[in-house]
Amino acid sequence: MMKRIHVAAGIIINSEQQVLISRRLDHQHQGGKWEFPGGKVEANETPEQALIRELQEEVNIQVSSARLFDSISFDYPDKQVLLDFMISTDFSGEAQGLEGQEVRWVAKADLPNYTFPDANRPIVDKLLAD
Ligand SMILES: Nc1nc2c([nH]c(=O)n2[C@H]2C[C@H](O)[C@@H](COP(=O)(O)OP(=O)(O)OP(=O)(O)O)O2)c(=O)[nH]1
Ligand SMILES: [Mg+2]
Repeated sequence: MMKRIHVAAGIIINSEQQVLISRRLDHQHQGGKWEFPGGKVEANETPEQALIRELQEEVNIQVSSARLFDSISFDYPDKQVLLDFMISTDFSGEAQGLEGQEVRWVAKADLPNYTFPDANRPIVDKLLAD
């Protein structure tokens, strides 16, 4: 049985109501797709702590606080994930792809024009309804 990977992903919303997305590198799982930046929750970390660490490492964003927006458990053919999507408007820093990935601020209404991993479908729908 595969071990389910616990991931914290950030829905970061700026004062113009745009959402930060980044493009997964080709060699990564679900490579080439857009994502809400984030990564694995390590042992002894809360999802919020993991989010703060990952956003600093990946996109140069300092998150001050975040709350849980939704949790999704999803089975890819090759990987099982538990995604905690954390939402925040409380952050500082200029977004930058620190791992060489593309990052973009996009209007909520434009999110359907980007291809996300299949697990994200309900999240994009919920953000649009928000
Ligand atoms: N960060 C993020 N990951 C997502 C989203 N949707 C989704 O299915 N995932 C999946 C893809 C990956 O299997 C996993 C996130 O892992 P990760 O960002 O730590 O990246 P990774 O496993 O490729 O490798 P690494 O960082 O340990 O090198 O969650 C999303 O919106 N954001
Ligand atoms: Mg990551």
